[in-house]
Amino acid sequence: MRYISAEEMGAIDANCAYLGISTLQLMENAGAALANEIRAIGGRRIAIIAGRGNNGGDAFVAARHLDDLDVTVFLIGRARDISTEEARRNWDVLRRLEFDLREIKDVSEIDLSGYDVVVDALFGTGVRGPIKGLEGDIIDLINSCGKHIVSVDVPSGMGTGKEVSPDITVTFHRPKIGMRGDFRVVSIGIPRMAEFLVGPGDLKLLGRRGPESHKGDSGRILVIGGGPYTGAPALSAMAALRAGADIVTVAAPKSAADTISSFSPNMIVRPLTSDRLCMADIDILKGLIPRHDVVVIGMGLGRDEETLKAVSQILPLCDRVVIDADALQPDMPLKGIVTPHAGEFRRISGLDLPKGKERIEIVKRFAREMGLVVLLKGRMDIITDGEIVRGNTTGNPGMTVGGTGDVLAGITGAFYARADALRAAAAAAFVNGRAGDLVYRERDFGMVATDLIDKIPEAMMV
Ligand SMILES: NC(=O)C1=CN([C@@H]2O[C@H](COP(=O)(O)OP(=O)(O)OC[C@H]3O[C@@H](n4cnc5c(N)ncnc54)[C@H](O)[C@@H]3O)[C@@H](O)[C@H]2O)[C@@H](O)CC1
Ligand SMILES: [K+]
Repeated sequence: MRYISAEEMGAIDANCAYLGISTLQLMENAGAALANEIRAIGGRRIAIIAGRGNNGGDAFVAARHLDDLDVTVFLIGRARDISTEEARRNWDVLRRLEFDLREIKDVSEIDLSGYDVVVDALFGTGVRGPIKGLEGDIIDLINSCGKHIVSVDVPSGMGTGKEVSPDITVTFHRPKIGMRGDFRVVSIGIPRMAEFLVGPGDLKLLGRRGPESHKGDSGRILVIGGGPYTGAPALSAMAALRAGADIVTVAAPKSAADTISSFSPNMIVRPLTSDRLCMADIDILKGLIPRHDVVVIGMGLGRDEETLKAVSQILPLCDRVVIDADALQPDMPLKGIVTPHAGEFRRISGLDLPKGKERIEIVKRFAREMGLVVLLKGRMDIITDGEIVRGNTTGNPGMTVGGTGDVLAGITGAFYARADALRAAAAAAFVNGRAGDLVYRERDFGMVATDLIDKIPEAMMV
């Protein structure tokens, strides 16, 4: 079974809430499963050592399910400092039910000698930074109590340098990266589809603008597009800006450059040599590419033989690249992220795409064989790196209007500056579709691609 990180679990949790499975429901399932595991150990006197977050909340639920045993709950800190509403709600229920609850200010207030089982619910995946003071003393107390120790979700303090060494960890949904010792994975009612579908939680996995971020830290994007068409690269550039890129440069054939720079003063336009991307442009691009984090290439280029030859020379020069539209041709040295619709996928793979499960397998195999991340656009977008597959169902029929693919490519480029290719492509598919859904509500089929761009910031509010 795949191990996941604490941050991935946080993303799954947020996606569950987006789908309508509340954290409180997950906590109830977690606490009930935890109670079953504690009961199976045997013993009557249970000491629950609880922190002030949802890890403690799980143990409060378990206490309620173990009311036939002799349970004491030691809350480390004060009840009024319980940091989440779900944990607080379950604490209040125990208080109303007259459970044996203690608020601990000093480790000397706890004597574990009379108990059979000690439940470690101090910290789960929400632990941050070094553990010191009272919490540090509590971890030492647990480790030295000589009782059967059950850790909730993860050993408290895991990875901080001061952690509980339990006899067993009861972990929720999937094993967590970094766990040591025995563990049992218990289901808490998260359906596989809730992991498969992309949601707002995936935006949390994008790198954040650090507080110390300087201009350009959140991404320098180079859009290489335009020629016979001028709007497409401008749409990608504006979308990248709205999706949080700091600097966007558009390298476009001279003929298109003027129109593009009239589109918006927010982007830097670098005119190339002619009216089509051509071999003579390579030297200019050799100077531009290393000065950007991500290249987004293809939109509006046209399919001239020389243009495509130039593209095939440019791609190997790129580190992170999003390849879209006219650049998606057979025999192109594809790399990075490709964003085809079904027709373009057929062009680059020679494969027709049936519906359903088989479709996913074909795209997954192609991505694995080519070493690409494929974002296959469709009613359900399929995003895969050949190992992991995600699906995105945001978006609507109004988005068949021209330019929405250019917007998606721009968002993907902006996110690729902040996260790995798979995470960037998945989050971009979600945001693009969600922006389209926000517009659709107001404009129905009257939607145009620039409406989508305006809605990107709102679509990113998780
Ligand atoms: N995310 C989910 O889907 C679910 C999470 N659940 C539980 O929720 C846990 C995560 O809960 P939370 O994110 O609320 O956080 P935790 O309960 O893991 O711990 C964070 C709490 O400890 C405090 N804290 C953090 N670092 C500290 C430090 N270094 N020194 C002192 N205090 C510190 C925080 O202020 C907060 O009160 C999971 O491990 C799991 O047990 C479950 O309810 C099941 C569902
Ligand atoms: K724990």
